[in-house]
Amino acid sequence: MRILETASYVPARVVTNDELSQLMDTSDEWITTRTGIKQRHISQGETTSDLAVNVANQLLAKAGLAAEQVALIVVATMSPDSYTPSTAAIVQGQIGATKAVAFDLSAACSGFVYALHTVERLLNPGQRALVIGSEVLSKLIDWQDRTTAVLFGDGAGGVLVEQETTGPSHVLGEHLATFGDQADQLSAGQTTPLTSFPGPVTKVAPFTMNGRAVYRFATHEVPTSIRLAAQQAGVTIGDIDAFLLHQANARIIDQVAKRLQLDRQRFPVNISEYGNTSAASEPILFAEEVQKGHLRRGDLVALSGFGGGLTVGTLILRY
Ligand SMILES: O=C(O)C1CCN(c2ccc(-c3cc(CO)ccc3Cl)cn2)CC1
Repeated sequence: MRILETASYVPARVVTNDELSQLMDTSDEWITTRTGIKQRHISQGETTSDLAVNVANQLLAKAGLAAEQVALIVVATMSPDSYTPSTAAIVQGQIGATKAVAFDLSAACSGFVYALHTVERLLNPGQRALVIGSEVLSKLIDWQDRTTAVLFGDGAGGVLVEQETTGPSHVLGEHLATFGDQADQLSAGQTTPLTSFPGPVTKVAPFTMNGRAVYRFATHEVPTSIRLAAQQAGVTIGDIDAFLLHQANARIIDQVAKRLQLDRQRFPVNISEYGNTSAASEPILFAEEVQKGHLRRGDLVALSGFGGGLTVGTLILRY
């Protein structure tokens, strides 16, 4: 499988740290030093599928491809428009990809890597797919909870991929892992069953996170995941030109670079602009690095996601 095009889209409304400090007991100084976040984009009525449709249309336009030529659409999201229809099905209908099979994939901030891995296994030679990470996390945030409200933002990013008909895959190796015994360390949208019949339609609960536990999980498991994926790919981590890590926290990225004993320059960071956009963070970063000319065809790229589940995943590909 190879990457044909990349694209991203974020809502226009920017909320700065200073604006948040008017809402809750926090400060630009705390948020910036502890997370690296300066601002985030917040939807004003745009749905997760709206963001994903924008990315899908950009990808098709860049490739000069008609929607009918897409065989598969996977949307990685932890904030779907609804339980059903899937956000991917809505996208399929909106863009007119009448021949595409479409479904959502839920793996929180590892969702985009899990989706790429899944699509690589599903596509037949010559077939193309849209793989999109799209999140409207702002609808799941308790804007009075400063431990989570300052961290997250809305956005979408994606890739158009094609399964090769000849030659080896451009995906050289991967590692995926799930730690369900730590499932309760990070949750959002939790629903509760009826305790008596009949009862009210359930509401979804906001984000809760044991920040210390998730932070510790990430700094341990991400370097391990990268090493295992590189081993399977038959490359050294020194061969890898760029590490596109989930943008959860700038200090975590510093820690991962340090543990891998690699130059921090190989770990681009854009969390200051978007906050943590969960499954959308890696494709947004990917699209930006391509747009800026920092990623060139032939570069070896590692994509690593980590977060709710708890989950971690790394994919190594030749761009
Ligand atoms: O310094 C402090 O006190 C706090 C310490 C805790 N912090 C954290 C902790 C965890 C995350 C996080 C979140 C997700 C969800 O997508 C996934 C992956 C991670 Cl590693 C982000 N920030 C913020 C600063």
